Amino acid sequence: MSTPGDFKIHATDGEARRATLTTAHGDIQTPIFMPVGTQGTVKSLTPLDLEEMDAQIILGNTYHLYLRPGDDLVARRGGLHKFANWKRPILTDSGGFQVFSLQEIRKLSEEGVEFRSYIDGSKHFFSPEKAIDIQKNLGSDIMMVLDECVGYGADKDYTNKSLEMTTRWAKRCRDHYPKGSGGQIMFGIVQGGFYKDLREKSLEQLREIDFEGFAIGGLSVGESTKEMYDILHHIAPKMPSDKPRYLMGVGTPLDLLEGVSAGVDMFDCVLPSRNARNGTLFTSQGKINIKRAEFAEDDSPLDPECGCYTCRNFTKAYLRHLYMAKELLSYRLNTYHNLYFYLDLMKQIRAAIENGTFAELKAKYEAAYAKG
Ligand SMILES: CNc1nc2cc(C(N)=O)ccc2[nH]1
Ligand SMILES: [Zn+2]
Repeated sequence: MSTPGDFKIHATDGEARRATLTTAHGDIQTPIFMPVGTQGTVKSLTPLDLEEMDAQIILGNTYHLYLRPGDDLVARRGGLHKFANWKRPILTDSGGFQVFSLQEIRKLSEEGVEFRSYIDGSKHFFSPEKAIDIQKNLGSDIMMVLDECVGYGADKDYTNKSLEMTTRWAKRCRDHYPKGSGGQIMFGIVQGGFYKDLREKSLEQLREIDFEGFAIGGLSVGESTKEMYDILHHIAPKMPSDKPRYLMGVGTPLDLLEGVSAGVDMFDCVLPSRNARNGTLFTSQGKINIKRAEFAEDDSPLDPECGCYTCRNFTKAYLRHLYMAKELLSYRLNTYHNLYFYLDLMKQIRAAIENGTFAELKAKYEAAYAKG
């Protein structure tokens, strides 16, 4: 009988791991990409669409759902799974990143962070305990601790003081919801900015706390790809090998491959869904922008190697027309394809790790995406 938080590794290929993570709403095959459902929906797609493309888990944003419709309202509706009719696993972030990245005015203290609602300007306060209570109300399968994601360029002294507070907050989160007190599991978040010694310090402090998994935070905050990969390869292999490693807010198809090569198991990013809405589409041959005039009378599918509904039923010419006409169906068909592409890439990655061909798969996509 498996328990939420069980993490079984089936195969490795270098640092890459092929594993299964158990949650209260089912098992997750890793490496995995999590479509972002900010307000309890992956924009323009239905749960059926997501099930069809084998999305195993989606991400919900605590900050947004707390402000609207309210975590207490969602709890009264039976929790986010019932409210959104999503029967598979959900990971919720703590809201910290949104508060630190979306809010100009906020007050940070040892107790927590005060901020104003972007909806009506009302004042709110997240303590570590409050952030966990909200996620308990939402009923997510994987909860994230409240942390401070320091901005790109933060000096070493500030970054050090911040990671120490993030560790104290992490301990408060775990004490507020002890391991095994319910079906929800909790991940700690490694911070430390772009200082390798501080990254190790953050990890060593968090390792003392009994989390079911560990995330790498504080990346994809404006740094160069080289800077991100440098930190990634430094810290990921040092994270507990018997627990899932989650890289937050990352990334492009090449970032996912690089992350897996560093030993990362889980990813989330708004890129595929957000880019879909501005016409940037990911294909096996690289990125294309559907609004380009060259596609106006192109009767070929978006990606001949893609098996998704969009590629099987529509031409580039029609997808360009929908985009130029600002038709709602453009969002839906483009998002369907981009997320299908990301999820299929992760399926290929899982198979490649199983048969020891991950390096070849990574090289194939690096060649296709070389032009950026
Ligand atoms: C899009 N970039 C991104 N960086 C992130 C960092 C965090 C974090 N908690 O440090 C969370 C979400 C993030 N998304
Ligand atoms: Zn497709």
